Amino acid sequence: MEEVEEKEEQKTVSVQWPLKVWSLTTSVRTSSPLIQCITNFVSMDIMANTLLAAGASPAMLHALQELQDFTPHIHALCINIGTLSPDWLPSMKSAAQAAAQLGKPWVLDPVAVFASEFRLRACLELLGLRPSVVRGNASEVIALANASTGTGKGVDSIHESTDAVDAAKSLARASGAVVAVSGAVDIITDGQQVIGVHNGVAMMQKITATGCAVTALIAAFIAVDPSHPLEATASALSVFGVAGEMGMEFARGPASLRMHLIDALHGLDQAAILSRVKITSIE
Ligand SMILES: Nc1ncnc2c1ncn2[C@@H]1O[C@H](COP(=O)(O)OP(=O)(O)OP(=O)(O)O)[C@@H](O)[C@H]1O
Ligand SMILES: Cc1ncsc1CCO
Ligand SMILES: [Mg+2]
Repeated sequence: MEEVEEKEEQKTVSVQWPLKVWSLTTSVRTSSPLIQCITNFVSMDIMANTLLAAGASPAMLHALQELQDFTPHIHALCINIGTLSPDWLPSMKSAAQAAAQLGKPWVLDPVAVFASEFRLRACLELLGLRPSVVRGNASEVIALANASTGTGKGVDSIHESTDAVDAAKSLARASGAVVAVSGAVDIITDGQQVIGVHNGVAMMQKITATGCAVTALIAAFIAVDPSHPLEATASALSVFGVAGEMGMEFARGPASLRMHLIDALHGLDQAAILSRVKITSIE
């Protein structure tokens, strides 16, 4: 028993978070992973620009007819149901299936899963196709964990991320995915460990699709470190939060924050990462 506790302790202290985050940031820049995004109409621009600023290569391709040619070449896939309609679902499922078969990581953003039975059913089907990571806001993660609707406001959360820790853990255990809950503190769990990312600024909630954008960034980080999804997910959330903090120093409101966040992400250097990354073990 003593030995097990010692090992657990070693495991928690052994991640040098700021160094890990910097190392993954440079890997994304040097290897420029190709990220296929099947995403909502609102998020396409900020998502593609976020990926480009981080050094990744975005492609917003969703036609069922081209998946066979295209998906084998990607490094990771991001699926987001924000503006879901029935005709998009077959592409999402086929791309997820293809990614899983090809051994490529894929991430799911269950936007407003609480809003309708249609969204809930779609997400449960996608969850069955084994995403590496699910990233949502607190209300989305609670709804998905309980397989029930009615717990949010449009696409926004009515819960704090810390309200969703148990839901995130049970969803992670049931699905086999790492689950990330965004908010003032981002919560990341594999069902055992729970990590908190304490970066970002509240104004990020006032820019539409920042959540969608960070889910795509998670896909880019997982693409370069597929065997450590927990670390890659926490790192992507931290990097995005740090860019938000740095962008906020020049911003006058949400519109200029959007611009300065993307600039900051592009220009992030080692000193900024090492001094600003704030990741802790929560459980
Ligand atoms: N109060 C806060 N303080 C600091 N950062 C925050 C806060 N709220 C959200 N964020 C950050 O903003 C980003 C988006 O998170 P949010 O929870 O708003 O996603 P979301 O609801 O899915 O957004 P969307 O649906 O518009 O894409 C994340 O990087 C998160 O860490
Ligand atoms: C506002 C909005 N509506 C559907 S998707 C989306 C982007 C944020 O999730
Ligand atoms: Mg969202």
